[in-house]
Amino acid sequence: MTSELFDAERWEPITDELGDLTYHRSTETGAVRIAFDRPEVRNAFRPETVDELHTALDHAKRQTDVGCILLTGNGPSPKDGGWAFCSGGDQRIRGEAGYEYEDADGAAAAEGDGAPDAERQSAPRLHILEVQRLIRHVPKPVVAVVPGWAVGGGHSLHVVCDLTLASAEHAKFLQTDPDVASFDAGFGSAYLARQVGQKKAREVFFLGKTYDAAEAAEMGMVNEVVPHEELEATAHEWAETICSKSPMAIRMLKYAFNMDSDGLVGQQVFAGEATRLGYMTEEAAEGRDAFVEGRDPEFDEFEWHY
Ligand SMILES: CC(C)(COP(=O)(O)OP(=O)(O)OC[C@H]1O[C@@H](n2cnc3c(N)ncnc32)[C@H](O)[C@@H]1OP(=O)(O)O)[C@@H](O)C(=O)NCCC(=O)NCCSC(=O)CCC(=O)c1ccccc1C(=O)O
Repeated sequence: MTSELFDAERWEPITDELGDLTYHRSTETGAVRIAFDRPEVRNAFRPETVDELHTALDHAKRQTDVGCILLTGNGPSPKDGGWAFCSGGDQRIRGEAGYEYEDADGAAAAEGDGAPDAERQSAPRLHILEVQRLIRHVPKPVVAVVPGWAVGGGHSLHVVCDLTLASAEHAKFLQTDPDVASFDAGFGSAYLARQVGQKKAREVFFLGKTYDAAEAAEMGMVNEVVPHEELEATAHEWAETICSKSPMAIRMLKYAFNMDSDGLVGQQVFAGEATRLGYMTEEAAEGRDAFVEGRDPEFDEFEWHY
């Protein structure tokens, strides 16, 4: 079973080769569903999980007929029935310099396994931040669909997603970073402050209170709260709505929203898309063709728009 909330009629697997995630594509709209699949540890991530998440997100990014990514956690836990989006880094395999691959099934870590970067990948990792940046830069909305706990690095992941939809009964939001001597000093804290304000963001980290879905929505870090049973159906509806809109407009808007807090990198990402749109004009084709044909460009017919 993928998850009690999962409707197998609406999704088909993209791959069965992931161990820590499930990855599906909607049969009805241009959406993918990526789900943490370690419910017995509240969907904590280990380096292998983060590698798979990066791979799935990058795959979803490159599907030009996919317009929305749903990120969620499978559940409930077979051990105690608890629900989770993600409880952050797996503390059991945290080493001195980062999270460590497990020898038993850490295939990428094994020497002589043919993986070109086996040595690099065996190093302790802190690469969830690379995933955060990918969520930020993927040119389509990523929706955090929160069926239970969003904690520590899992809380930061929901913060960095474009939208958050939460289960009324089971979603809970908690920052434990300072309890385990960790600190997401990037999006998890500073970007959270842009969402909920400075005082509230500091409260989240300094007091470590647990917020239910209604409180999180009131604070401004959750968009909507729905009954648990309706969570994934609502997420699918959101994806359908997003996918019905102009891909170009959604892409430019996401990057416009990001630019405000992403500095020159945000400007660069937005500008790259502006360049792409520019390349699609006859004016740009004239510049290219003139060079290729070894003549001066003829821009007279193009207007100085205002
Ligand atoms: C999530 C809880 C609040 C849930 O509480 P509860 O419902 O009572 O369930 P439990 O009985 O506690 O848990 C059930 C079961 O799951 C195990 N478990 C839960 N969370 C984790 C975890 N994170 N790692 C390992 N195992 C976990 C728990 O031990 C139980 O197992 P049993 O065998 O059944 O006993 C509560 O569980 C909780 O508080 N969990 C810990 C949350 C936490 O502290 N997470 C880590 C925060 S730090 C972090 O995520 C850093 C990672 C990061 O993003 C980062 C930041 C900055 C730079 C780099 C990075 C990076 O790349 O990593």
